[in-house]
Amino acid sequence: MLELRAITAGYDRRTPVVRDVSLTVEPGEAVGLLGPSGCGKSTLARVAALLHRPDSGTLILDGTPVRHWRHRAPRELRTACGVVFQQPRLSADPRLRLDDLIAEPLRATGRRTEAPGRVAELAATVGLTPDLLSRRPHEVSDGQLQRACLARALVLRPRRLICDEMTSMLDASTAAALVAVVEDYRRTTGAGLLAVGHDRTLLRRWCDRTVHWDDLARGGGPIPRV
Ligand SMILES: Nc1ncnc2c1ncn2[C@@H]1O[C@H](COP(=O)(O)OP(=O)(O)OP(=O)(O)O)[C@@H](O)[C@H]1O
Repeated sequence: MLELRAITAGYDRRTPVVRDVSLTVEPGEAVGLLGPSGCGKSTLARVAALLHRPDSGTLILDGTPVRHWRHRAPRELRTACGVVFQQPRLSADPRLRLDDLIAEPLRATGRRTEAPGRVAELAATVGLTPDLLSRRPHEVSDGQLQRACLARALVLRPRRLICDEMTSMLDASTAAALVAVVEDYRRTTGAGLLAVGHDRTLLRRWCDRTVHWDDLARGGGPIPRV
């Protein structure tokens, strides 16, 4: 379970962009987070993904309060969460071939021997043909690169997924294909999902419940089921 309790976070302590926000994702649950541009959704998602230390508040993962973020976070907490961002080009090392990009978390955790099998399996799952796997990011489309980034997020079989506007740069059919991959993964593993976005229709169709930033930012009260 992912619990964000009274999180205040931002880039300048005097003017936080996230103020006293609480949100819970139960095991196996898919929660959609909607809100206007710039309100702080990505910042909150980054706190949940252990990528951004909050100024105050508590993040509790499977009952354990988190004390360290980024490279100081314990490996078992970092690897339990797969993250996909909006812009694949900002989150992909331009020097890596797609097969190495997908395998990156395996190499980083000393499991490189699993890479060939896992990469082949996930490439098929996300719809990347073998010829694409030897290309570098500048040699593929945004949609193909986002498919590789989703495969990378799944490669360690995380218990939680955070998809921050994963589909907003993609055409409708690629978006639908990637959402289907996430849903298949959740069905087979019981992983929880926090999906951040602007597209109310997509999030309502995709998620068990959708919460609006304005309701979270009011602070404290129960999160309405929509
Ligand atoms: N690294 C940063 N340094 C300083 N300010 C930042 C940084 N990243 C984001 N911000 C600011 O924090 C605020 C919240 O940004 P955030 O990306 O969390 O919003 P968002 O709700 O995800 O927006 P969008 O829907 O447009 O992606 C914005 O005003 C943004 O300009």
